[in-house]
Amino acid sequence: MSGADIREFSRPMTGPALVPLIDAIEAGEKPVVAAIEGMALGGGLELALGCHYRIAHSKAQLGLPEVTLGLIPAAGGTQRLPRLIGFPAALDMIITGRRVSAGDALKLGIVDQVTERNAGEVAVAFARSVVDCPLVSRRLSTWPPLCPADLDNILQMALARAWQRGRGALAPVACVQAVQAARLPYSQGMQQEQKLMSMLFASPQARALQYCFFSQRAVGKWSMPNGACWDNSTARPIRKAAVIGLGTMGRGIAVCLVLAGIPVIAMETDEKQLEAARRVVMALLEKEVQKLAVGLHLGLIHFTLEQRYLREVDLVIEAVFEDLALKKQLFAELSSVCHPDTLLCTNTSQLDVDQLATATSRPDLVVGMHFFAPANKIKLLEVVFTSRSSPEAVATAMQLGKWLGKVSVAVANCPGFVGNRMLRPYVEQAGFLLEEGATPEQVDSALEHFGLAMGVFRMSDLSGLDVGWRVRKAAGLTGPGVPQGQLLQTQQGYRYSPLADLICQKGRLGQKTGCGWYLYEGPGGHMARPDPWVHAFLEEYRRVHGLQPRSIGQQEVLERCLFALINEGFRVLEDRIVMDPVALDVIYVLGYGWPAHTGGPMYYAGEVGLPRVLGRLEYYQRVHPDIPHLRPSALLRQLVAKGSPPIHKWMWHIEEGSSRL
Ligand SMILES: CCCCCCCCCCCCCC(=O)CC(=O)SCCNC(=O)CCNC(=O)[C@H](O)C(C)(C)COP(=O)(O)OP(=O)(O)OC[C@H]1O[C@@H](n2cnc3c(N)ncnc32)[C@H](O)[C@@H]1OP(=O)(O)O
Ligand SMILES: NC(=O)C1=CN([C@@H]2O[C@H](COP(=O)(O)OP(=O)(O)OC[C@H]3O[C@@H](n4cnc5c(N)ncnc54)[C@H](O)[C@@H]3O)[C@@H](O)[C@H]2O)C=CC1
Repeated sequence: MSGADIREFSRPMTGPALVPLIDAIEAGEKPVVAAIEGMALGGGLELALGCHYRIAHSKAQLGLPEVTLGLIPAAGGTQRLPRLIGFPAALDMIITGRRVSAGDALKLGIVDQVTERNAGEVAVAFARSVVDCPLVSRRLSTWPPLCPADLDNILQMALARAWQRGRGALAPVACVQAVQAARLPYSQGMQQEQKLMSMLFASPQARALQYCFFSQRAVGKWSMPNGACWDNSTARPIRKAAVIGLGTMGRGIAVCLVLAGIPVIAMETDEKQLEAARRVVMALLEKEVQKLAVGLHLGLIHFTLEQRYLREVDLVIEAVFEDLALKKQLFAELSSVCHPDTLLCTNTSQLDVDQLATATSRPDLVVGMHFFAPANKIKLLEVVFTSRSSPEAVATAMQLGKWLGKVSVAVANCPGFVGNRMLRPYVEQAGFLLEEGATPEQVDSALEHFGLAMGVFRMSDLSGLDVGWRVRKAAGLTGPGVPQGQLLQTQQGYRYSPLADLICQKGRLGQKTGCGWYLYEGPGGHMARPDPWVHAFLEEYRRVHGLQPRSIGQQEVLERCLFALINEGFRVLEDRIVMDPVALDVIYVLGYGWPAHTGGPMYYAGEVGLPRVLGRLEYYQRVHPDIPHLRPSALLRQLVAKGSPPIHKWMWHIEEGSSRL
């Protein structure tokens, strides 16, 4: 039982109320034993907690995930669980919403017995054995709260953690407040639980998080402009895969494949690189084995320099340097080495997948599988299809992503695909704001206050500033042969900020070199500190270019950066790079640290109001006519003209034939 039907939350509810039902079961005179197979989540676990005994199958999972939907467990979960397992463990489960295995549930004391057999049959036998036992001590609501001496401290720390993890989300904080009320007699605690639930239930954050829940499932029902889709295309089985290039990304991808039980051929260019990769990959795998307490066959991965092993694989994921010529050459080689049916996938973050497909003997079997760093942690996968990708190839990549535990989103090929394409105007605005008077920490603090996991400059330092530098060089925007612009730098006719290039020229590439937009403890350090050098550098830059610095408020930072990103999102929709705006929201929430409690950038635009987004873009465009990314997209204008329809109707307003495919 995975809890309430979440769809019901936006409709009038019918049927008996859960709280009195659970109370009645608990108060009953006959012993009630919960037999748990599969999932006991949310209301499912709350129901089980109202039973007098709980027997779980060893594969069962238990949890109170309401916080991920912007809610609290409000059918007594916040009152019974702390009584059963104590405040610290209950707080941890309720604030994070994480699931625990049956084995861990037994250790915590949530279940009375774990079985390998049919839980229902075991529960019936168990019920017979306790039929005459008194039930008084089995009613959790009557238990006195287990208050340790340092409970105040525990609650304070939990509150601090909820604020920090929540990044502006209300539900984690309300979870702590509800659990705190478990110190009170049960009936008073329940009143508090209901009060907090009423506050959250109809909140915009809960609506946004529930939208995220369904969006992450909706993207699994992918379709392509040619009519191929999830239910008319068959995925191939992947019995063995290869990863070529074991740098930052390749290592993480190899780990994902092994954890999913897929045998992997892992390839590098030379013995030294191979050995370095082997050490890191094996260490990551051993850590996972310990953490998950699972048996994993570490022999599933074979490190090699020899291409002949590629003959046996069903799918290759290429993760070599971001260099089109290198990748094309590799894809041509793969065509002759691999079996003709082998799928060839690239992890490129922005190169033209069509061009790579052209370099092979099988363009229909070429797709992008764009993982996000760290690949073994981030749940997002962009599956990039070209005009020639076969439905089978797309279905296989989508299915493989799911098997690896990712949420896969199918997107059409275009520069930067979806995520990085929308990121460009956002990063660009941040650079302009520095020119106009802001500091990196002012910009980042506004964005992090909004709820982004990391501000733009901290994120750039983490990824490495050389990544974008290489892209800009390849695009002809900077580099030795490119003439410098005039007063305010212009390139290719538009405003261009060379600040990031200048920073790179100084050897400041971010965390890896110990400095970038911030200063770190040393190369590879993580603690970002404001850097007086950067401040002086910005002042000097403005002086040389005659720029009068001005004070820039939080609102302008948010509007310039976020609305520019959203505007590009509308252009992505116009180009039909995806079939539905929910895809953009899923990509940003899962891949770029966008706060889930705002739903994602496109949902957020709808909440702010499309007329407001349009109005502010028009305003900034008047002030900065030389920044094309601030020019409102045609689709945004059209939607506003049509009275701002809800997000699920946006695609109806795109003219036929606007697809780039
Ligand atoms: C104004 C005054 C108001 C006053 C207060 C009102 C008080 C109201 C009191 C209400 C008290 C109710 C308490 C309660 O019961 C709270 C809850 O239980 S909230 C729900 C908690 N449960 C969850 O969050 C579980 C969500 N589901 C999952 O985590 C996964 O789906 C699951 C692990 C169960 C299965 O995963 P998987 O096998 O990977 O399948 P999918 O995820 O793809 O799901 C398949 C399919 O099922 C749909 N679905 C799953 N769970 C739910 C659900 N709980 N409700 C509705 N639909 C669900 C999912 O969307 C998929 O559908 P498709 O159409 O196939 O995409
Ligand atoms: N680093 C990131 O955050 C992300 C990178 N990507 C993309 O993933 C790809 C790899 O990026 P990183 O892992 O960051 O690069 P990296 O520089 O860390 O690793 C690349 C690896 O490829 C190896 N290599 C080069 N040529 C090879 C060949 N012919 N055969 C076998 N191995 C070869 C190199 O020795 C190196 O170890 C790029 O296309 C990049 O754009 C995609 C998403 C995120």
